[in-house]
Amino acid sequence: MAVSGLVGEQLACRRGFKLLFEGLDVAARPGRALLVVGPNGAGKSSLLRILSGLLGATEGKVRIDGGGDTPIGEHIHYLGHEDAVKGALTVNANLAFWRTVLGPTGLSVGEALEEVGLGGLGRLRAQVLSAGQKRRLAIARLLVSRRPVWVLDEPTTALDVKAQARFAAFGRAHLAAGGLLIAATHAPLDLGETDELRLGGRA
Ligand SMILES: Nc1ncnc2c1ncn2[C@@H]1O[C@H](COP(=O)(O)OP(=O)(O)OP(=O)(O)O)[C@@H](O)[C@H]1O
Repeated sequence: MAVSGLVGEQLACRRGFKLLFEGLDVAARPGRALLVVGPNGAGKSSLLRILSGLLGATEGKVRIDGGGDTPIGEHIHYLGHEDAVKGALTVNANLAFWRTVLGPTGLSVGEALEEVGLGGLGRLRAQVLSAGQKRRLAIARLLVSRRPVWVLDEPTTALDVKAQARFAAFGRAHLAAGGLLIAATHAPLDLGETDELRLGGRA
């Protein structure tokens, strides 16, 4: 069964005493990225966490169209600000862990590391990676397991120009294969034709 939409209806989010947004309708569809933009603190990360089922909405509902009985979270790759890299493990072991947990339906660990430009670094302990290399390792997670919905929070943070281009190529391939992609970003992502959802007015 193919996922045909990730939809949020009349979403509201209150954090602390602050109402970040209310009455927000969101719809991501296959083949076209949805970019969530807006100034710092507008609620972009909060929205992505709500859409991924990691944070409850104050009001409103999130649903996946065409997802059958599979829980929403199992359709989604969520890439947050933190890279979720375990420093004490090797680069290989980090990715092998995610491949096992998420379901080994994509590339092998070695193939994914080559794809993100970390080939040859698999036996290093992850704590010695640079910020951009850790981000590349986090992105490799998207490749070792196929999931139809990518929810990405500032995915190109710390990436150099070449790694940004690689990421854009992964994103476009995912969209071309009928995947969904929602990303919060302050930078252009080169994902082709996109839709934009603006929170909090202009920066
Ligand atoms: N656990 C929390 N408790 C209270 N307030 C919070 C909590 N988490 C986030 N906030 C507040 O919610 C607001 C929105 O935060 P969020 O991280 O969603 O913004 P953002 O648009 O992603 O910002 P940025 O562009 O800086 O990443 C901020 O004012 C933040 O301080």
